[in-house]
Amino acid sequence: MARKIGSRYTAHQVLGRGSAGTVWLGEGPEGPVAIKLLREDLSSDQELVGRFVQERAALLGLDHPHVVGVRDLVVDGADLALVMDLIRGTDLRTRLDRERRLAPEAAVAIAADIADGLAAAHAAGIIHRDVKPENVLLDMEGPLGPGGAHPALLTDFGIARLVDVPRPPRERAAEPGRASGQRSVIGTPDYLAPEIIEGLPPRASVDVYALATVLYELLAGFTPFGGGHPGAVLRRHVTETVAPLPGIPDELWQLLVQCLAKAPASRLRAPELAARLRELLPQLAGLPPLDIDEPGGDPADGARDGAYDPTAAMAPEPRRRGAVPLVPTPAFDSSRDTHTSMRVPGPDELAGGAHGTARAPRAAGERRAGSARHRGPAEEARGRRLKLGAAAVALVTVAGVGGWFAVSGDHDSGDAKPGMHRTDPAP
Ligand SMILES: Nc1ncnc2c1ncn2[C@@H]1O[C@H](COP(=O)(O)OP(=O)(O)OP(=O)(O)O)[C@@H](O)[C@H]1O
Repeated sequence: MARKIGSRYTAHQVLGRGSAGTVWLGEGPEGPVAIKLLREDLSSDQELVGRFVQERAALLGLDHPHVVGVRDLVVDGADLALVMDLIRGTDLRTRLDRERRLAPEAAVAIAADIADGLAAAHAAGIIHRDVKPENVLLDMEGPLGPGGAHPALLTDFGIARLVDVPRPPRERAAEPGRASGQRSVIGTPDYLAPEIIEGLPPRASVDVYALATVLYELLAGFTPFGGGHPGAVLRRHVTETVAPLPGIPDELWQLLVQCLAKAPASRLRAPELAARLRELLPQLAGLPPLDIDEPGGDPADGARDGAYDPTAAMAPEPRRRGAVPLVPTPAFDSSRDTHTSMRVPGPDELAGGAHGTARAPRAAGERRAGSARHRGPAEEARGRRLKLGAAAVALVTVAGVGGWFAVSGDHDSGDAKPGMHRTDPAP
C-alpha cells in the first residue's frame, strides 16, 4: 500500500522497524530511496521538529562512501521523515545473528569501513552516539572486499540527537529525583562508553569505544561487557577490564584494548584506527572465525554475573543482544522486542561492584565453574530461586516504556546532548 511522504516521495513497502520509526522502500524524483518515517509521538513533538529542521544542514552535508547518505528531510503535517540512500543488503546485526561470529579478516574490514565513516563525521564535528551492529548496513551490491566483506555503511546519524529532547523545567520539577540532578542517557547499554555512564559529555571517543565493542563482538560472538540486566552491563563498562580473546594476533588485540580504554584520551582516533585496521588485514587473511565460548553462562541462563535478564523471562524470542531501543516507546507498541526501563547503578555501586577483570572467554568446550551445565543439584536449586526472585523484580522493572533510560546527573539541559553533536575535532 503506497503512501505519499511530502510532495516528492512515495513509500511503497516496509523494509523494517526500529525504535524511532519505520523504514520504507520508497521512490523519489531521482529513483529508489529508503524513507525513515519517525514515530507519531516523535513527529508530533514540536521541539523535536524544530531540532530536526535545525540539524538539516549537518545531516545532509555528511557525504562519505561509508555513511548512509541522508538526501532529504521531510516535515509534512504529521509526517517527519528522513529520506536516505537505499542500501540493498542487510544490517550487520542480521549477519551476526546468522553467523554468530565472523572471520577476523571480514570483521576487521567491516570495522575499518565504519572507522572511515566515523572519521569523516568527526571531522565534520558530528558524533554518532549509537554505533552498534543494527546501525551498520552491508551493501550487497558493492564490491567484495577483504575476507569477502561487502562495503559497510554507518546509518542513523543524528537520530539519537533528534529524539533527545530536553524537558521543560516544569516537567522536570514534577519528577522525583530530578532536583537531585537526573540526566537522560541515550544509547544501547552494550556499546556505551564508561564516561557517558559517569555523566561526562560525549565526545568523538565514545564512537571509537562503541566501534571497538562492535569489532570485539564480530570476532567473539558476544560483547565484552554485555549480558544480564542493563544495570550490570553499565557497571561492567565502568569497572571491568576487557577479557582477552584467545586466538587473535597480538597487534589486533592491542588495538582493541587501546580503543576500549576507560580513559577516552587513551583511545585511538577514528582515522588512525581505520588506518591501523587496514594495515592488519593482510596478516588476517584465511584465519577462521574464533572458536570460543561466551564467559558467564549458557545463553539459556539469560544470566551473567548472576544478573538475571528480565527481558529473557518475558519475551518469546531471545533478546537481540544490546538491542535496547534508543528512545521511549509507547507501552502499547508491541512491534519492538526489548522495552526495558532500567535503573542505572549509582556511583557507589559502580565503584563497589567491581569484579575486577571480566571473565575470560574459554576455548570452546572448556569447563567453566559456575556454569549451569556444571552445577550440582543444590546450586541448580539455588539458581532457580534466584531467578524466580529476580523475575519478580523484573515484573516491576520491565515497564514496557522503552529503552531510553534516565540516570542521575543534569546534562540534558546543558552541553551534554547525546546523539548527533557538534564537537571539538579533538576527542
Ligand atoms: N538506508 C537504508 N536502506 C535499506 N534498508 C534500511 C536503511 N535504513 C534502515 N534500513 C533497514 O530498516 C530496518 C529498520 O532500521 P532502523 O534504523 O529503523 O532500526 P534499527 O537501527 O534496526 O533499530 P534502532 O533504531 O532501534 O536502533 C533495518 O532492518 C535496516 O536494515
